[in-house]
Amino acid sequence: MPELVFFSGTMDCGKSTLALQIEHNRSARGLAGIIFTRDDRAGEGKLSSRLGLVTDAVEVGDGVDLYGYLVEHLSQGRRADYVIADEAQFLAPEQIDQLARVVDDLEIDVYAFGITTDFRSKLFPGSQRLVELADRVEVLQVEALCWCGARATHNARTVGGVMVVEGAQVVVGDVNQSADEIGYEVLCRRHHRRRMTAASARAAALSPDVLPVSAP
Ligand SMILES: Nc1ncnc2c1ncn2[C@@H]1O[C@H](COP(=O)(O)OP(=O)(O)O)[C@@H](O)[C@H]1O
Ligand SMILES: Cc1cn([C@H]2C[C@H](O)[C@@H](COP(=O)(O)O)O2)c(=O)[nH]c1=O
Repeated sequence: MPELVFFSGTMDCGKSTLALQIEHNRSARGLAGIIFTRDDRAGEGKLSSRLGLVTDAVEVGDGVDLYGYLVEHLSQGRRADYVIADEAQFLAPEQIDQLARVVDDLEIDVYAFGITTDFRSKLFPGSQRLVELADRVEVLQVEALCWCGARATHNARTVGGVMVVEGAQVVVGDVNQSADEIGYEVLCRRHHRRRMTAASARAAALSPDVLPVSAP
């Protein structure tokens, strides 16, 4: 039975790498895939991984009908044995419904990859719809780690290493950005709740306030 699978996790946990591996293994066996993406850091129409691999993809804009795209593709006599959708958190809920229809009506497997929650730990609308509709939600095996060593489960947005909680839901960016840029850092829930990034934990450790007071 064809499936809609949502591979989900924090930023930097290997989602795009897995998407590229699935694409490689299937195309190496002669299968033909359609790769959708939206707002990848590498630029328009790209699916890229931090391991350095990149492939061309179909950039999905607002209002693109993904089911209609597949029907058009097939009606031109072209093949589609599977569909990969990276950065799926940026897709609209209607586009996730269209992907479910690709599975059910066209009988094509769809593998969607995306972060579940934003920097405020709220669901992205596309990810919410995926959780609602997917046959399976898979959490990636390679765990991203918080600075404290615990499993990272949340995404923080940072400016100069300091966690911010105000701003637009979508700001394309990366982890390990320089201090003056908007960046991201993955944290465990405990440290996300306390807004404690690696930089603020370091600063607190160096602060005289937390040094033991020696007797005069
Ligand atoms: N220099 C490196 N050497 C080995 N692995 C790396 C290196 N840089 C990144 N990675 C791996 O790549 C993962 C990020 O992969 P990527 O597919 O870009 O993540 P995602 O799409 O989930 O944001 C990291 O968790 C790490 O395991
Ligand atoms: C938490 C969060 C992330 N984003 C952006 C930042 C990146 O461009 C992507 C995630 O890509 P990755 O391959 O999973 O690292 O999402 C955002 O726009 N808003 C957020 O709250």
